[in-house]
Amino acid sequence: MGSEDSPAAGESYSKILQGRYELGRVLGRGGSSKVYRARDIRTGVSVAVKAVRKPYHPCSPEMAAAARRSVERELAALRRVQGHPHVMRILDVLASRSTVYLVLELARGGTLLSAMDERGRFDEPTARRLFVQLVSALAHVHSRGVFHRDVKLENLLLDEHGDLKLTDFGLCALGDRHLGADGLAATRCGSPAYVAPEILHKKRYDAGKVDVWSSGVALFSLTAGYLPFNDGNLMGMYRKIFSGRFRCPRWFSPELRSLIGRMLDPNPDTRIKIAEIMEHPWLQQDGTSPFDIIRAGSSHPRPEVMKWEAEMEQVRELNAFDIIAFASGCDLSGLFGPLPDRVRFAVVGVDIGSVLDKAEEIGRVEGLAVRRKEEDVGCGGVMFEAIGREVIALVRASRLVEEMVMVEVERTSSSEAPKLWDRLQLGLKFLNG
Ligand SMILES: Nc1ncnc2c1ncn2[C@@H]1O[C@H](COP(=O)(O)OP(=O)(O)OP(=O)(O)O)[C@@H](O)[C@H]1O
Repeated sequence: MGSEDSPAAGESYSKILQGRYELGRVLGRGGSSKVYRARDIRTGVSVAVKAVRKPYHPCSPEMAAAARRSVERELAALRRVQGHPHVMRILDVLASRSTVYLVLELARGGTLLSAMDERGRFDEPTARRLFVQLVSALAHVHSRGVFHRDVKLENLLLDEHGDLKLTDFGLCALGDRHLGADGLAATRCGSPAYVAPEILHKKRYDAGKVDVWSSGVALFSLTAGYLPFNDGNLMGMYRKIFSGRFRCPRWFSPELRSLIGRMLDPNPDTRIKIAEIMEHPWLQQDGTSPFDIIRAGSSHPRPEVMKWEAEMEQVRELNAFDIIAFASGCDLSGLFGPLPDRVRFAVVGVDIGSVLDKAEEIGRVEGLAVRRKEEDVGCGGVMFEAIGREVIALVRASRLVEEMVMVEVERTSSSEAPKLWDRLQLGLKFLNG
């Protein structure tokens, strides 16, 4: 996780996101998002906040649905692959009516593409270290049934130690839901220079082999300083990719040439597999596999990583429901572990109206002013105000599935109406007996 930063560390923060994150400068932009440097107000930790506007296509519900699926996919995929030192960690998710905010660990070293802009190319030992981290991350995500499908230097970030973080799962194929009965994907995706020939053939393809190809393009680019397949126009570039013809620069070692040749094999059936890459001579040093070092490192996680992984277990339990809550546009903050002043629980056999009625009743008994928040489809809230109209607590309710409501109780002050907190939790948890 990031280290603690003070705002005085040369960063100015202009906007506060939902009372929790101060947003600073824009770190990058993607096709669908803006990524900000930010600071967690509670902990002082620097993070990155990826703001993805919820799709609004009044004339094309299909486009809106497709764009929304892409955000949901990224979220679901990121959750599924958490727990690896070289996969970008997701720390929190927030949503407003128009935007979803993914809070990510901050990669202070920027992208590998920007690092290339600065240094031209990487020497083989440095490239080998980064490539080992990439292959280890891919082996991990593939083992969780997730295929990235958009590996490129722009999606490989560096942390403050110069270690790699695989990110941007927006295009990924999720094993069980996006593959056909034969286990092959059919959607065209990826960036032109990194696209595998079988995708250009518009055939069904094995998404794992596509990740190997694009990692081969990334490895070539890292060590050569330019792309293996390039041309002034797109069709010319595609022709080169089809043929699989490229020239290695003279400074490549024979082992590196061999590995890249096996990765950029236009025939997916004979292309090297992830497990074979791990055994390739270019990656073996002093008879020790560098992957053993990564495995050993990740099997003894630091305490904060263990805490994080325990929290992720809770998230996994909520998985089936939180995507539904996300789709209805509710705030999902707090999903990532309990916060001292916020609790979440599900109530079965009730509707949102009865949760909110009960919350209002409890608030009035405590002598508080009670106000309903504007209601959304499948989502509503109640605010409790003390004398002087300070909001001291909130209850939010969102429908998960028929007859099941997710309730979130939050207190913003513990000095006013001290019994309210317990009464709300008890009263709402046991609403139906
Ligand atoms: N965790 C992070 N830490 C630092 N910078 C980041 C982080 N995540 C993203 N960025 C920056 O923001 C840029 C855009 O992020 P990202 O690629 O995730 O967006 P996207 O909308 O998914 O892009 P694409 O159009 O490639 O799908 C990155 O290239 C990088 O410069």
